[in-house]
Parts: sequence; C-alpha cells; structure tokens
Amino acid sequence: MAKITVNKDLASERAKCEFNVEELTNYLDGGRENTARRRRMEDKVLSVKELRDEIPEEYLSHKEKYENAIRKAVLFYKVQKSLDDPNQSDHERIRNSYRSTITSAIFKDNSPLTLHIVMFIPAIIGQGNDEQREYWLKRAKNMEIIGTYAQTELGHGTFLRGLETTATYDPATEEFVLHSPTLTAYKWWPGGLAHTANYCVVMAILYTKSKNCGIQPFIVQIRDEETHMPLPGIKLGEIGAKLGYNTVNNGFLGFDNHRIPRDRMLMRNAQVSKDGTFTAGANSKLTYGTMVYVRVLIVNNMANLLAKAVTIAIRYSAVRRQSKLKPEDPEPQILDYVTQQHKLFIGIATSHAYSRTALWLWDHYAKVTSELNAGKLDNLPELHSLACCLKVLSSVDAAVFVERSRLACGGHGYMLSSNLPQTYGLVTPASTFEGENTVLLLQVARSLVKAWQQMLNGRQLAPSMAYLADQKQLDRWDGSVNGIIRAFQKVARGKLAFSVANFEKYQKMGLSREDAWNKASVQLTAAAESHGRAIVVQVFKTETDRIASSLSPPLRKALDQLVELFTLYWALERLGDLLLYSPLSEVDVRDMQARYEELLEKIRPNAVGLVDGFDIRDEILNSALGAYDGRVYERLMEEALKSPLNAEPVNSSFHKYLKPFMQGKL
Ligand SMILES: CCCCCCCC/C=C\CCCCCCCCC/C=C/C(=O)SCCNC(=O)CCNC(=O)[C@H](O)C(C)(C)COP(=O)(O)OP(=O)(O)OC[C@H]1O[C@@H](n2cnc3c(N)ncnc32)[C@H](O)[C@@H]1OP(=O)(O)O
Ligand SMILES: Cc1cc2nc3c(=O)[nH]c(=O)nc-3n(C[C@H](O)[C@H](O)[C@H](O)COP(=O)(O)OP(=O)(O)OC[C@H]3O[C@@H](n4cnc5c(N)ncnc54)[C@H](O)[C@@H]3O)c2cc1C
Repeated sequence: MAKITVNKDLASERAKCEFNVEELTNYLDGGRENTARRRRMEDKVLSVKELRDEIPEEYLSHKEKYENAIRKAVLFYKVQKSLDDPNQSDHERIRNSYRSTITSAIFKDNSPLTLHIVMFIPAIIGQGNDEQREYWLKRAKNMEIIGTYAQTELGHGTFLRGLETTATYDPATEEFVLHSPTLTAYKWWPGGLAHTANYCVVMAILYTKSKNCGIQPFIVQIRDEETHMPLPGIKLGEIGAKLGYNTVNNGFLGFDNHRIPRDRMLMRNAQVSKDGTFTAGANSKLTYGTMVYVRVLIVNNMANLLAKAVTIAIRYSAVRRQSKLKPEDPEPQILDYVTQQHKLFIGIATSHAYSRTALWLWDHYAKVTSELNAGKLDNLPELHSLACCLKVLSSVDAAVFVERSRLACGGHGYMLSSNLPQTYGLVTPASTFEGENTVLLLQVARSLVKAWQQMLNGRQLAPSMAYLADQKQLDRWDGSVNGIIRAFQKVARGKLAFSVANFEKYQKMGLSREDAWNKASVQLTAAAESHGRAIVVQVFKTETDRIASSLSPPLRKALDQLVELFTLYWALERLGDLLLYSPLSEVDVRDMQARYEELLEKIRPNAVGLVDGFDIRDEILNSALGAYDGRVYERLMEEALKSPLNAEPVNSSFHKYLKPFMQGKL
C-alpha cells in the first residue's frame, strides 16, 4: 500500500491524543468484532470501481444524476446482498448496521431505493397480515418489485385524517376503487415514486358501506412490471429539484378510479370482508406504525451525519492556520481559538449523545413492538411520544451543528467539494419529514399533559415521564452532571406545570379547549422540548456509564468529558429556564462557565483523536477539507480542476457575448 503523507499539524494532533483511538472506534461499534465486520463491508463495497463517480455528481444534469444513482443503487444492492448474513434477525441486522455509513460513499444525496428499504418493506411487515407478508415480503426483499410509501398529498402532509385520496370498496367486484378527487389529493413527495418504484403502499381514506373508516394502507401496483409504463388510471411524475435529496426521485401520484383487488388492503390491523364489513383494529394508531419506526431510525441517522460533518470541520481546523493569537507567534491552527472549540466540540459530544440515545430507543422500540405483536398495547403511547421527541431533538441539533461545522470552515465550507452543504441538505429535511417537528412536539405535549393529569389523579406514569411526579424542590444547586440532569427535569416539570396552568386559564377565560390549546401551544412545545432535553442528557449519561465501565481510564475520561460538556453546554444555553426553575445563582453560572471553558481546554488535545475515532473513511466523507491526510489545499485545487469550465482556457461565450459586448457591438 502506498504510504500517505499526512499534514504535519494533523500528525502532531494525533501524537497528542491521550487515548487509544482504535478503542474508541470499537466502543462506538459495540465491540472489536463489529468494527472488523463494518470495515470488511466497507472494503468490499469500495473495491467495486463502478460504484465510484468519474465526474463529480454536482456537474451532472438532474436527469444524469438520477440515472447514475439508479445505476449505482442496483450494483450497491447486489454487493450488499452478497455480504448479508441470512442468520441475522431483522432486529439484529438493523442494530448491527447502526454505524454503517457506507451508503454515503456511493450517494452524496441519498439513494432512490431508500424508501423501498426504509418504509415500503417495513410497512408490509407492520401492516400486512401473515399471508400478505409471506407473498409481498418475498417479492420486495428479492427486489422483484420496488416500492415506496405514499402518504403525503399536495394539500396535506401533517393532518392525516384530512387526506383526500379515497379507497372505496365495491362488494360487487370485491375491489377497492382508488381515487384522487382533486389536485390537492395527489400524493406528493414519496421517495422513488417518480420513476423508480412499480408498487407503493398508499395511505387512503377507506369507505365501505358508505362509511368513512379512517386511513388505511393499500399495496398498489403503479407501473407495469415489464414495460414500467404507468398503469391505466395512474398519473405519475417527479416533483422537481430540491435543496437536497435530489437523487431520491421524489414523485407525485394521482388515481383516476383505479381498481385493486380486496386483498391489496394491508389487513394486519383492520380488515374489510368480502361483503364490505369493516372490522377495526385494536388501536387505529397502529396504522401509523411505519412512521414510528422511521422516527426511531432517524435519531441514529442524525448522529451519523453529524459525526461526518464534525470530522470534516475538526480536521480542517487542525490544518487551517489563520490570524494571530500573539503578535510574535506564527498564525495558529484555528482549532486553538476557543470560539472554534466552542463551535465544534459540542458537535462531537452531540453525535455521541444521539448515537447512544438511538440505540437505547431502538431496543425500547423492539421491546414494545414485540408486546404489540402479542396484543399488549399499553406502552404504545409512551413509545410514540419518545420517538416523536427524540426525532425532533436529534434533527434540530444535527441541522444546527452541521451548519455550524460548515460555517466553522469559513469560505471553503461553502464549496460542494467540502461535502458540508450536501450534508446539511441531508439533515435539514429531517425536521420536516416523518412528522414536522412542531407538530411532533405538540404530540409530545399532548402526552405530557395527559401524564400530568394522571399524576394529579395519583396514577403511575410511564418510566420516561416518572420524574414529573417528583414534587420536591431542589434545595441547592448541584453542578455535577447528575445534579444538572435533575435540574433539567425540574425545568421540564416547571414548564409543563406553567403551560398546563395557562391552558386551563385560557379555558376558564371562555376559550374552547382547542383555542386554549392553540393559545398555549408555544409554551406547550417549549415544555415538550425541555422534556426531550432531560431525556437525552439522562440517557447519554446512564448509557455511557453502563457501557463504558470496562474501558481504559484515558478513554473513559475522554467520554466523561464529552458527557459533561454536553450537559454544561445545554445548561448554559438554557440559563433562563434554570434560573426560573432551579436554585441556580449567579455564582453557579460563573462556575459553570469556568468549568465549560476548562473542559474545552481538556478536550482540545483529543479533538482530532475523537473524530478519528468515528472511523469515517475518506470515501465516505467525500470531502476535500476532511480527508485523513489533511491535504486540504491540494485537494481543493484537484477538485476545482474537475470543473468542466476548466477544460478549456477560453469559454465560447467570450466570443459569442462578452467580446461583442465589451467592444460595444452587442
Ligand atoms: C439504532 C438503530 C438504527 C439502525 C439504523 C440502521 C440503518 C438504517 C439506515 C438508514 C435510516 C435512514 C433514515 C432516514 C431516511 C428517511 C427517509 C424518510 C423519508 C420521509 C418519509 C415521510 O415523511 S412519510 C410521511 C410522514 N408523515 C408524517 O409523519 C405525518 C405526521 N402526522 C401524524 O403523524 C399525525 O397526523 C398526527 C400525529 C400529527 C395527528 O394524527 P391524528 O390522527 O390527527 O391524531 P390526534 O388526534 O392528534 O391524536 C390521536 C391520538 O393518537 C395518538 N397518536 C398519534 N400518532 C400516533 C402514533 N404514531 N402511534 C401511537 N399513537 C399515536 C396521539 O398521541 C393521540 O393520543 P391520545 O392523546 O388521544 O391518547
Ligand atoms: C425530503 C422529503 C422527503 C419526503 N418523503 C416522503 C415520503 O417518502 N412519503 C411521504 O408520504 N411523505 C414524504 N415527505 C413529506 C413529509 O412527510 C411532509 O412534508 C411532512 O409530514 C410535513 O407535512 P407538510 O409538508 O404538509 O407540512 P405542513 O403540515 O403544511 O406544515 C407547514 C407548517 O404548518 C405548521 N403546522 C401544521 N399543522 C400544525 C398544527 N396542527 N399545529 C401547529 N402547527 C402546524 C407546521 O409546524 C409548519 O410550520 C417528504 C418530505 C421531504 C421534505
């Protein structure tokens, strides 16, 4: 293997690191064997030359980008399949791949098959009865059919009960008639829907015996399996260029009285019999299960995307020298500016916080799902609330810290060759898709208000809300991590109590329950956000303590510093709340600030080691600024030279327009 020359600043950063980077990687992967397995998979995928782009994607046309993405998606799927361990359960397969970011090496802007894997197959698993699973899963898993999840419409994304697509049962032919009565009823957004999928799970309002039976899932063929032409009665297309996700092939879909057989309604929860009799499921919200599943996955996805961005920004900050700290000294590495550390170290800590939280949530999801399969529904409301609030917080924080990583790279962070703009394009839609964040916070608030009433009635609360029942005030400020976690719980409790009181006050003033809720909703969403913060700091701390106990002291210390930094960062961000709801004094604030600055200093020598520990290969980072060797300037120039405009010294537009214009001839 050719020896790589590493930038000397990066090399000396690596020499300074106080812990064993490989041990950190193994910790993140969940063990040495998992690291080895992940690397084997990466080696295998990256050895396929055809999966690499000859021309940078950004110089392709919209159409070429899609065609190239499909070419690679097919090949990538085959390589992945050849590496699959058939003995793993679906749960293990997902858990074991939580650190896999190899898809990013192939697609800068995500794959057109994402929705097939992430929603179509899970919708069949979650919504299909045994017979339907048997038939459709085999076809979907073998890629004999490609599907997506078509729920959102041009006129409605959030409000599912307001969807306009109808599925009307016709007992005479034992068929459902799918129809889009208006333009706003067109399905709009589903990934892969435009030109990739030939099937989809369509969420539509079911009518049988002239009754609205609510939103139900239907598996619908939309294109001919041979010719790929849209079937009669189906209008399909692409929704156009977007901020990101441009290779995901998001589409629109309209139905003109399109008929499908009765057995195409996915009938795990509710059923329609041959004569049109509707049997409701145990809980109508089980129909929303696919969204819960994806919200859980998003938390992990956000942690991985943030790890990527912060790896790029930290390495770049170790290489980049700018300005002067002291007049007599040379220009320092920008990583030596404490403001730069403040911008970036929180990104490292946040990625750790959400990857720990994501695993914790995934295990919780798996437990509740197996209960649901056994007919026990008691823990569904808590799971829904947790998935909503952790999806919201992880997506908001990832978007903020990815963008901060980009800004921290100055002008070069604006270059597509840094891969930071595209990474932002991948994190920011997560605040909207799978439930718009404000709307999901209102769902969390709804569950908190309910819990509050249960507490007042002396009933037991779900474990993640149990802290609400602790009425004791904090008698003194405790600045330890555990002390701050308790303070965050007091903040969440206090804000909830305040918003419930206002919600009730507005009703007493004569507003309807709905109007009072709307009027109190800014406070309610703030309480929901605080609840989420309390959960994340607590899970981050307890899960790190639990898993890191057997690590070497230097690594343990580095992880404890990240947990403390994360906790202090949010305490300092939320000073107003803490001053209102905890016994925090001005002196305590000064102490916290001092400790925060001390932590930045302690983390500084380990910063490059910490991002190296994420073990994200150059091919996955795809960044001129973030490569392992730190050849930032050389790579920027190499990438610049790939611009098609650099293929000729004089562009034809000079003779056509500029020259006549400058010579006054145009
Ligand atoms: C760590 C392991 C990870 C491993 C990772 C492995 C590798 C995986 C690789 C990559 C993963 C990458 C993932 C990222 C890519 C993702 C691409 C995503 C593409 C996007 C797709 C989409 O966006 S699909 C469309 C999504 N749409 C939405 O989310 C719509 C949002 N709206 C709603 O959900 C509802 O309408 C809303 C909840 C807002 C309101 O519903 P409504 O019927 O009006 O209900 P309401 O009256 O308000 O409440 C009634 C009652 O129901 C309860 N409830 C609501 N929802 C649920 C639910 N889902 N489950 C359970 N209960 C629910 C609600 O709380 C109320 O309860 P009560 O208060 O009455 O008790
Ligand atoms: C990249 C991307 C991929 C997507 N992929 C898919 C897909 O594969 N399949 C699919 O079905 N959908 C998909 N979607 C659609 C996505 O799920 C919706 O955009 C999302 O659910 C939000 O709905 P909306 O766009 O209708 O926003 P709206 O609900 O119209 O929200 C607009 C504003 O109104 C506010 N608002 C709405 N309702 C309330 C309320 N009750 N209280 C307070 N404020 C409210 C929101 O907070 C927001 O500020 C995708 C979207 C994106 C961006």
